[in-house]
Amino acid sequence: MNYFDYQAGTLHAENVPVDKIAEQYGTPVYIYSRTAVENHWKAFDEAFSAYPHLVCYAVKANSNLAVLNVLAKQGSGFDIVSMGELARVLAAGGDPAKTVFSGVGKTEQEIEYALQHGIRCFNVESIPELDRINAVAGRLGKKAPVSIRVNPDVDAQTHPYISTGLKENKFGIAIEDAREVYRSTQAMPHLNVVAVDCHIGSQLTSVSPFVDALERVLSLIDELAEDGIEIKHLDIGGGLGIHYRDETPPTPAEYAQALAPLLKDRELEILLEPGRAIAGNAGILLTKVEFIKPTEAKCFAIVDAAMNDLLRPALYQSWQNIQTVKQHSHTEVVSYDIVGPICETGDFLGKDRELAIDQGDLLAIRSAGAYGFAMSSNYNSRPRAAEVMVEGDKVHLVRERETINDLFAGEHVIQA
Ligand SMILES: Cc1ncc(COP(=O)(O)O)c(C=O)c1O
Ligand SMILES: N[C@@H](CCCC[NH3+])C(=O)O
Repeated sequence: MNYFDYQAGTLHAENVPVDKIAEQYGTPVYIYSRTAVENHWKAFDEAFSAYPHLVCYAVKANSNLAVLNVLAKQGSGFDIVSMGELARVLAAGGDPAKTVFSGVGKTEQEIEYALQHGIRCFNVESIPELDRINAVAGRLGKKAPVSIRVNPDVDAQTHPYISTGLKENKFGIAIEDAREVYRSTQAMPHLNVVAVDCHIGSQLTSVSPFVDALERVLSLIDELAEDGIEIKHLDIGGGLGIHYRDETPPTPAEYAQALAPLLKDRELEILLEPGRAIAGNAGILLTKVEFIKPTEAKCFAIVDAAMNDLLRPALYQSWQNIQTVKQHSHTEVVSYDIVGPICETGDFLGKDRELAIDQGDLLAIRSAGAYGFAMSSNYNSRPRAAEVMVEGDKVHLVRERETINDLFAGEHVIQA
Protein backbone atom coordinates (compact mmCIF):
# COMPACT_ATOMS: atom_id res chain seq x y z
CA MET A 1 0.00 0.00 0.00
CA ASN A 2 1.13 3.53 -0.72
CA TYR A 3 0.58 6.08 2.01
CA PHE A 4 1.69 9.00 -0.18
CA ASP A 5 -0.37 9.21 -3.33
CA TYR A 6 -2.05 11.68 -5.68
CA GLN A 7 -5.66 12.58 -5.08
CA ALA A 8 -7.26 15.06 -7.51
CA GLY A 9 -3.83 15.93 -8.91
CA THR A 10 -2.16 16.78 -5.59
CA LEU A 11 0.18 14.57 -3.58
CA HIS A 12 -1.38 13.53 -0.28
CA ALA A 13 0.06 12.07 2.90
CA GLU A 14 -2.70 9.69 3.93
CA ASN A 15 -5.69 12.05 3.47
CA VAL A 16 -3.88 15.36 3.79
CA PRO A 17 -2.77 17.37 0.74
CA VAL A 18 0.91 18.00 1.39
CA ASP A 19 0.79 21.58 0.07
CA LYS A 20 -1.41 22.38 3.10
CA ILE A 21 1.35 21.05 5.35
CA ALA A 22 3.89 23.29 3.60
CA GLU A 23 1.57 26.27 4.07
CA GLN A 24 1.23 25.63 7.76
CA TYR A 25 4.71 24.43 8.73
CA GLY A 26 6.96 25.71 5.96
CA THR A 27 9.63 23.79 4.06
CA PRO A 28 11.79 21.78 4.16
CA VAL A 29 9.60 19.50 6.22
CA TYR A 30 9.64 15.76 6.85
CA ILE A 31 6.20 14.13 6.71
CA TYR A 32 5.57 10.70 8.22
CA SER A 33 2.51 8.47 7.93
CA ARG A 34 1.50 6.94 11.23
CA THR A 35 -0.44 4.18 9.48
CA ALA A 36 2.61 3.27 7.40
CA VAL A 37 4.86 3.04 10.47
CA GLU A 38 2.31 0.85 12.24
CA ASN A 39 1.61 -1.41 9.28
CA HIS A 40 5.28 -1.88 8.44
CA TRP A 41 6.00 -2.94 12.02
CA LYS A 42 2.99 -5.27 12.07
CA ALA A 43 4.17 -6.93 8.86
CA PHE A 44 7.31 -8.12 10.69
CA ASP A 45 5.38 -9.05 13.81
CA GLU A 46 2.95 -11.18 11.82
CA ALA A 47 5.62 -12.71 9.60
CA PHE A 48 7.41 -14.15 12.64
CA SER A 49 4.29 -15.12 14.57
CA ALA A 50 5.15 -18.83 14.29
CA TYR A 51 7.95 -18.32 16.85
CA PRO A 52 8.32 -16.53 20.13
CA HIS A 53 9.71 -13.27 18.78
CA LEU A 54 10.29 -9.59 19.37
CA VAL A 55 10.60 -6.93 16.67
CA CYS A 56 13.14 -4.42 17.97
CA TYR A 57 12.89 -1.37 15.74
CA ALA A 58 16.36 0.08 14.97
CA VAL A 59 16.10 3.55 16.47
CA LYS A 60 18.92 4.97 14.35
CA ALA A 61 16.73 4.87 11.24
CA ASN A 62 14.33 7.48 12.59
CA SER A 63 14.52 8.41 16.24
CA ASN A 64 11.73 10.98 16.42
CA LEU A 65 9.88 10.50 19.72
CA ALA A 66 6.50 10.29 17.98
CA VAL A 67 7.73 7.45 15.75
CA LEU A 68 9.13 5.60 18.77
CA ASN A 69 5.96 6.23 20.75
CA VAL A 70 3.69 4.89 17.99
CA LEU A 71 5.82 1.74 17.89
CA ALA A 72 6.02 1.41 21.68
CA LYS A 73 2.21 1.49 21.81
CA GLN A 74 2.15 -1.52 19.48
CA GLY A 75 4.48 -3.42 21.78
CA SER A 76 7.67 -2.90 19.80
CA GLY A 77 11.10 -3.53 21.21
CA PHE A 78 14.03 -1.32 20.25
CA ASP A 79 17.59 -1.69 19.00
CA ILE A 80 19.76 1.18 20.24
CA VAL A 81 23.38 2.18 19.73
CA SER A 82 23.90 4.96 22.26
CA MET A 83 22.81 6.39 25.58
CA GLY A 84 21.00 9.10 23.65
CA GLU A 85 18.94 6.51 21.81
CA LEU A 86 18.05 4.76 25.08
CA ALA A 87 17.01 8.11 26.56
CA ARG A 88 14.76 8.64 23.54
CA VAL A 89 13.20 5.19 23.92
CA LEU A 90 12.47 5.91 27.59
CA ALA A 91 11.10 9.38 26.83
CA ALA A 92 8.82 7.87 24.19
CA GLY A 93 7.39 5.29 26.60
CA GLY A 94 9.41 2.35 25.26
CA ASP A 95 10.24 -0.60 27.49
CA PRO A 96 13.94 -1.00 28.39
CA ALA A 97 13.30 -4.69 29.03
CA LYS A 98 12.54 -4.97 25.31
CA THR A 99 15.62 -2.99 24.27
CA VAL A 100 18.88 -4.39 22.93
CA PHE A 101 22.07 -2.34 22.85
CA SER A 102 24.28 -2.71 19.75
CA GLY A 103 27.35 -0.79 18.59
CA VAL A 104 31.13 -1.17 18.64
CA GLY A 105 32.11 1.58 21.07
CA LYS A 106 29.93 1.52 24.20
CA THR A 107 31.39 3.76 26.91
CA GLU A 108 31.37 2.95 30.64
CA GLN A 109 28.79 5.65 31.17
CA GLU A 110 26.53 4.15 28.50
CA ILE A 111 26.88 0.64 29.91
CA GLU A 112 26.05 1.87 33.41
CA TYR A 113 23.00 3.79 32.18
CA ALA A 114 21.74 0.76 30.27
CA LEU A 115 22.29 -1.59 33.23
CA GLN A 116 20.53 0.74 35.59
CA HIS A 117 17.52 0.83 33.31
CA GLY A 118 17.43 -2.94 32.98
CA ILE A 119 17.86 -3.37 29.24
CA ARG A 120 17.13 -6.73 27.66
CA CYS A 121 20.60 -7.45 26.29
CA PHE A 122 23.96 -6.01 25.28
CA ASN A 123 24.95 -7.02 21.75
CA VAL A 124 28.69 -7.17 22.30
CA GLU A 125 31.15 -6.57 19.48
CA SER A 126 34.63 -7.23 20.95
CA ILE A 127 36.58 -8.87 23.78
CA PRO A 128 37.57 -5.57 25.46
CA GLU A 129 33.89 -4.63 25.45
CA LEU A 130 33.06 -7.87 27.30
CA ASP A 131 35.70 -6.97 29.89
CA ARG A 132 34.26 -3.50 30.26
CA ILE A 133 30.66 -4.66 30.68
CA ASN A 134 31.80 -7.30 33.18
CA ALA A 135 33.64 -4.65 35.20
CA VAL A 136 30.79 -2.13 35.20
CA ALA A 137 28.22 -4.79 36.10
CA GLY A 138 30.47 -6.00 38.93
CA ARG A 139 30.80 -2.48 40.28
CA LEU A 140 26.99 -2.09 40.26
CA GLY A 141 26.44 -5.53 41.80
CA LYS A 142 24.56 -6.69 38.70
CA LYS A 143 24.79 -9.44 36.11
CA ALA A 144 24.69 -8.12 32.57
CA PRO A 145 22.75 -10.07 29.92
CA VAL A 146 24.97 -10.41 26.85
CA SER A 147 24.87 -11.63 23.31
CA ILE A 148 27.90 -11.79 21.06
CA ARG A 149 27.53 -10.24 17.67
CA VAL A 150 29.10 -12.66 15.28
CA ASN A 151 30.42 -11.60 11.96
CA PRO A 152 29.53 -14.47 9.62
CA ASP A 153 31.65 -13.21 6.69
CA VAL A 154 28.76 -13.06 4.26
CA ASP A 155 28.57 -10.65 1.37
CA ALA A 156 25.36 -8.66 1.79
CA GLN A 157 25.55 -7.48 -1.84
CA THR A 158 24.80 -3.90 -0.89
CA HIS A 159 26.65 -0.55 -0.93
CA PRO A 160 30.13 -1.04 0.64
CA TYR A 161 29.47 1.68 3.25
CA ILE A 162 26.46 -0.19 4.61
CA SER A 163 27.79 -3.73 4.43
CA THR A 164 28.68 -4.91 7.92
CA GLY A 165 29.04 -8.70 7.85
CA LEU A 166 32.34 -9.10 6.01
CA LYS A 167 35.67 -9.96 7.61
CA GLU A 168 37.08 -6.54 6.76
CA ASN A 169 34.21 -4.69 8.49
CA LYS A 170 34.64 -3.36 12.03
CA PHE A 171 31.56 -5.13 13.36
CA GLY A 172 31.21 -8.22 15.51
CA ILE A 173 33.51 -11.12 16.33
CA ALA A 174 34.66 -13.42 13.52
CA ILE A 175 32.46 -16.49 13.51
CA GLU A 176 35.44 -18.85 13.66
CA ASP A 177 36.59 -17.22 16.92
CA ALA A 178 33.14 -17.00 18.47
CA ARG A 179 33.05 -20.43 20.16
CA GLU A 180 36.21 -19.67 22.07
CA VAL A 181 34.98 -16.21 23.02
CA TYR A 182 31.70 -17.66 24.32
CA ARG A 183 33.68 -20.12 26.45
CA SER A 184 35.66 -17.35 28.09
CA THR A 185 32.55 -15.21 28.47
CA GLN A 186 30.90 -18.03 30.48
CA ALA A 187 33.69 -17.67 32.99
CA MET A 188 33.10 -13.94 33.54
CA PRO A 189 31.28 -13.57 36.85
CA HIS A 190 29.14 -10.54 36.06
CA LEU A 191 27.94 -11.61 32.61
CA ASN A 192 25.00 -13.77 31.75
CA VAL A 193 25.27 -15.25 28.25
CA VAL A 194 21.80 -15.31 26.74
CA ALA A 195 22.02 -14.90 22.99
CA VAL A 196 23.77 -14.73 19.66
CA ASP A 197 23.21 -11.85 17.28
CA CYS A 198 24.28 -10.86 13.82
CA HIS A 199 23.56 -8.05 11.37
CA ILE A 200 25.16 -8.27 7.95
CA GLY A 201 24.24 -4.98 6.33
CA SER A 202 21.50 -2.67 5.24
CA GLN A 203 19.28 -2.37 2.15
CA LEU A 204 19.52 -6.08 1.27
CA THR A 205 17.30 -6.92 -1.67
CA SER A 206 17.52 -10.70 -1.70
CA VAL A 207 17.12 -13.37 0.94
CA SER A 208 20.18 -15.47 0.15
CA PRO A 209 22.72 -13.53 2.26
CA PHE A 210 20.32 -13.73 5.23
CA VAL A 211 19.95 -17.48 4.72
CA ASP A 212 23.73 -17.98 4.44
CA ALA A 213 24.33 -15.97 7.60
CA LEU A 214 21.63 -17.82 9.51
CA GLU A 215 23.06 -21.23 8.55
CA ARG A 216 26.44 -20.23 9.92
CA VAL A 217 25.02 -18.75 13.10
CA LEU A 218 22.88 -21.83 13.77
CA SER A 219 25.87 -24.13 13.49
CA LEU A 220 27.62 -21.96 16.04
CA ILE A 221 24.59 -22.31 18.33
CA ASP A 222 24.87 -26.12 17.97
CA GLU A 223 28.54 -25.99 18.89
CA LEU A 224 27.76 -23.84 21.89
CA ALA A 225 25.15 -26.39 23.02
CA GLU A 226 27.90 -29.05 22.92
CA ASP A 227 29.87 -26.79 25.26
CA GLY A 228 26.87 -26.55 27.60
CA ILE A 229 26.13 -22.95 26.63
CA GLU A 230 22.42 -22.48 26.23
CA ILE A 231 21.32 -19.74 23.84
CA LYS A 232 17.86 -18.36 24.63
CA HIS A 233 17.39 -15.91 21.85
CA LEU A 234 18.79 -15.38 18.40
CA ASP A 235 18.86 -11.84 17.12
CA ILE A 236 18.95 -11.91 13.32
CA GLY A 237 19.47 -8.14 12.99
CA GLY A 238 17.89 -5.77 10.50
CA GLY A 239 18.83 -5.01 6.94
CA LEU A 240 15.78 -5.85 4.85
CA GLY A 241 15.74 -3.43 1.93
CA ILE A 242 12.99 -1.23 0.57
CA HIS A 243 11.83 -0.10 -2.83
CA TYR A 244 13.57 3.15 -3.79
CA ARG A 245 13.71 2.87 -7.58
CA ASP A 246 13.53 -0.53 -9.27
CA GLU A 247 14.37 -2.86 -6.40
CA THR A 248 11.87 -5.55 -5.45
CA PRO A 249 13.08 -6.57 -2.00
CA PRO A 250 11.44 -9.49 -0.23
CA THR A 251 8.49 -8.61 1.98
CA PRO A 252 8.82 -9.44 5.69
CA ALA A 253 6.60 -12.49 5.00
CA GLU A 254 8.89 -13.70 2.20
CA TYR A 255 11.91 -13.08 4.38
CA ALA A 256 10.37 -15.12 7.22
CA GLN A 257 9.41 -17.86 4.76
CA ALA A 258 12.98 -18.13 3.48
CA LEU A 259 14.29 -18.55 7.02
CA ALA A 260 11.53 -20.92 8.16
CA PRO A 261 13.18 -24.23 7.10
CA LEU A 262 16.16 -23.32 9.27
CA LEU A 263 14.25 -21.99 12.26
CA LYS A 264 11.23 -24.22 12.54
CA ASP A 265 12.54 -26.96 14.83
CA ARG A 266 14.50 -24.67 17.09
CA GLU A 267 13.45 -23.56 20.51
CA LEU A 268 14.76 -20.09 20.11
CA GLU A 269 13.15 -16.74 20.59
CA ILE A 270 13.81 -14.69 17.47
CA LEU A 271 14.68 -11.01 17.73
CA LEU A 272 14.74 -8.74 14.70
CA GLU A 273 16.15 -5.24 14.28
CA PRO A 274 14.54 -3.71 11.21
CA GLY A 275 14.93 0.03 10.73
CA ARG A 276 14.67 1.09 7.11
CA ALA A 277 11.93 -1.41 6.24
CA ILE A 278 9.70 0.17 8.90
CA ALA A 279 10.49 3.87 8.54
CA GLY A 280 11.87 4.34 5.00
CA ASN A 281 8.69 4.37 2.97
CA ALA A 282 6.73 5.84 5.85
CA GLY A 283 8.18 9.29 5.17
CA ILE A 284 8.85 11.96 2.56
CA LEU A 285 10.82 15.18 2.55
CA LEU A 286 8.95 18.15 1.16
CA THR A 287 10.96 20.98 -0.34
CA LYS A 288 10.30 24.17 -2.32
CA VAL A 289 11.98 25.24 -5.55
CA GLU A 290 13.78 28.53 -4.89
CA PHE A 291 15.27 29.07 -8.34
CA ILE A 292 15.51 27.49 -11.74
CA LYS A 293 19.01 27.96 -13.08
CA PRO A 294 19.67 26.90 -16.67
CA THR A 295 23.36 26.78 -17.57
CA GLU A 296 25.13 25.70 -20.72
CA ALA A 297 25.73 22.20 -19.39
CA LYS A 298 22.74 21.54 -17.14
CA CYS A 299 19.51 22.87 -15.78
CA PHE A 300 19.51 23.15 -12.01
CA ALA A 301 16.48 23.34 -9.75
CA ILE A 302 17.76 24.91 -6.54
CA VAL A 303 15.56 23.82 -3.66
CA ASP A 304 15.38 24.77 0.01
CA ALA A 305 16.39 21.29 1.26
CA ALA A 306 20.03 20.26 1.07
CA MET A 307 22.54 17.57 1.98
CA ASN A 308 22.32 18.70 5.60
CA ASP A 309 18.64 17.64 5.53
CA LEU A 310 19.03 14.46 3.49
CA LEU A 311 22.58 13.16 3.23
CA ARG A 312 22.00 9.84 1.46
CA PRO A 313 22.35 11.07 -2.16
CA ALA A 314 25.60 12.89 -1.35
CA LEU A 315 27.06 10.14 0.83
CA TYR A 316 26.08 7.01 -1.09
CA GLN A 317 25.02 8.44 -4.47
CA SER A 318 21.70 6.90 -3.57
CA TRP A 319 18.66 7.45 -5.77
CA GLN A 320 15.39 8.57 -4.23
CA ASN A 321 12.34 9.36 -6.26
CA ILE A 322 11.51 13.06 -6.63
CA GLN A 323 7.99 14.09 -7.59
CA THR A 324 6.16 17.34 -8.09
CA VAL A 325 3.39 17.85 -5.56
CA LYS A 326 1.06 19.01 -8.35
CA GLN A 327 0.67 16.24 -10.88
CA HIS A 328 -0.15 18.44 -13.85
CA SER A 329 1.70 21.47 -15.07
CA HIS A 330 1.74 23.66 -18.18
CA THR A 331 5.51 23.96 -17.94
CA GLU A 332 7.64 21.78 -20.20
CA VAL A 333 9.42 18.72 -18.93
CA VAL A 334 13.16 19.34 -18.62
CA SER A 335 16.01 17.28 -17.19
CA TYR A 336 17.01 18.83 -13.87
CA ASP A 337 19.68 18.34 -11.26
CA ILE A 338 17.85 18.97 -8.00
CA VAL A 339 20.39 20.69 -5.76
CA GLY A 340 20.47 22.41 -2.38
CA PRO A 341 21.94 25.77 -1.34
CA ILE A 342 25.01 24.28 0.41
CA CYS A 343 28.46 25.21 -0.84
CA GLU A 344 29.47 21.72 -1.96
CA THR A 345 29.29 20.24 -5.43
CA GLY A 346 28.14 17.05 -3.71
CA ASP A 347 25.03 18.84 -2.45
CA PHE A 348 22.46 17.23 -4.68
CA LEU A 349 19.23 15.39 -3.99
CA GLY A 350 18.77 13.97 -7.46
CA LYS A 351 20.43 14.16 -10.87
CA ASP A 352 18.98 14.14 -14.38
CA ARG A 353 15.35 14.07 -13.30
CA GLU A 354 12.74 14.67 -16.00
CA LEU A 355 10.30 17.04 -14.36
CA ALA A 356 7.99 19.94 -15.17
CA ILE A 357 8.77 22.54 -12.54
CA ASP A 358 8.56 26.26 -11.89
CA GLN A 359 10.05 28.48 -9.26
CA GLY A 360 7.96 28.19 -6.08
CA ASP A 361 6.75 24.64 -6.80
CA LEU A 362 6.84 21.98 -4.12
CA LEU A 363 8.74 18.73 -4.64
CA ALA A 364 8.50 15.54 -2.60
CA ILE A 365 11.54 13.35 -2.07
CA ARG A 366 10.25 9.87 -1.48
CA SER A 367 11.49 7.06 0.79
CA ALA A 368 12.97 9.61 3.19
CA GLY A 369 11.56 8.27 6.46
CA ALA A 370 14.70 6.30 7.34
CA TYR A 371 18.21 7.77 7.59
CA GLY A 372 16.74 11.12 6.57
CA PHE A 373 16.22 13.49 9.46
CA ALA A 374 18.25 11.11 11.64
CA MET A 375 21.40 11.88 9.62
CA SER A 376 20.72 15.60 9.25
CA SER A 377 23.09 18.29 10.48
CA ASN A 378 23.45 22.04 10.80
CA TYR A 379 26.13 22.30 8.12
CA ASN A 380 26.25 25.81 6.62
CA SER A 381 24.39 26.94 9.78
CA ARG A 382 21.10 25.72 8.48
CA PRO A 383 18.40 25.08 11.08
CA ARG A 384 17.12 21.53 10.85
CA ALA A 385 13.73 20.86 9.28
CA ALA A 386 10.41 20.44 11.05
CA GLU A 387 8.84 16.96 11.23
CA VAL A 388 5.14 16.20 11.11
CA MET A 389 3.15 13.00 11.44
CA VAL A 390 -0.08 12.49 9.55
CA GLU A 391 -2.85 10.22 10.70
CA GLY A 392 -5.88 10.04 8.39
CA ASP A 393 -6.82 13.69 7.95
CA LYS A 394 -4.97 14.90 11.05
CA VAL A 395 -1.53 16.50 11.08
CA HIS A 396 0.65 16.57 14.19
CA LEU A 397 3.80 18.64 14.48
CA VAL A 398 6.24 16.15 16.02
CA ARG A 399 9.37 18.28 15.90
CA GLU A 400 9.51 22.02 15.63
CA ARG A 401 11.72 23.59 13.02
CA GLU A 402 14.98 24.73 14.60
CA THR A 403 15.38 28.46 15.02
CA ILE A 404 18.41 30.59 14.24
CA ASN A 405 18.99 30.92 18.00
CA ASP A 406 19.03 27.12 18.37
CA LEU A 407 22.02 27.09 16.04
CA PHE A 408 24.41 28.61 18.55
CA ALA A 409 22.70 27.83 21.84
CA GLY A 410 25.44 26.51 24.10
CA GLU A 411 28.29 28.29 22.30
CA HIS A 412 30.38 30.89 24.11
CA VAL A 413 32.70 33.62 22.97
CA ILE A 414 35.85 34.14 25.04
CA GLN A 415 35.55 37.17 27.33
CA ALA A 416 38.40 39.68 26.69
C1 LIG B 1 23.16 -3.58 14.54
C2 LIG B 1 22.16 -3.02 13.58
N1 LIG B 1 20.88 -3.42 13.69
C3 LIG B 1 19.92 -2.93 12.88
C4 LIG B 1 20.21 -2.01 11.89
C5 LIG B 1 19.09 -1.52 11.03
O1 LIG B 1 19.31 -1.79 9.73
P1 LIG B 1 18.20 -1.54 8.62
O2 LIG B 1 17.78 -0.13 8.75
O3 LIG B 1 18.90 -1.81 7.38
O4 LIG B 1 17.08 -2.48 8.91
C6 LIG B 1 21.53 -1.58 11.72
C7 LIG B 1 21.90 -0.67 10.62
O5 LIG B 1 22.30 -1.17 9.57
C8 LIG B 1 22.52 -2.09 12.61
O6 LIG B 1 23.79 -1.68 12.50
N1 LIG C 1 22.61 5.30 6.84
C1 LIG C 1 22.51 4.21 5.92
C2 LIG C 1 22.22 2.92 6.57
C3 LIG C 1 23.16 2.63 7.64
C4 LIG C 1 22.72 1.50 8.41
C5 LIG C 1 23.21 1.60 9.80
N2 LIG C 1 23.89 0.42 10.26
C6 LIG C 1 21.57 4.55 4.78
O1 LIG C 1 21.05 5.60 4.72
O2 LIG C 1 21.36 3.78 3.90
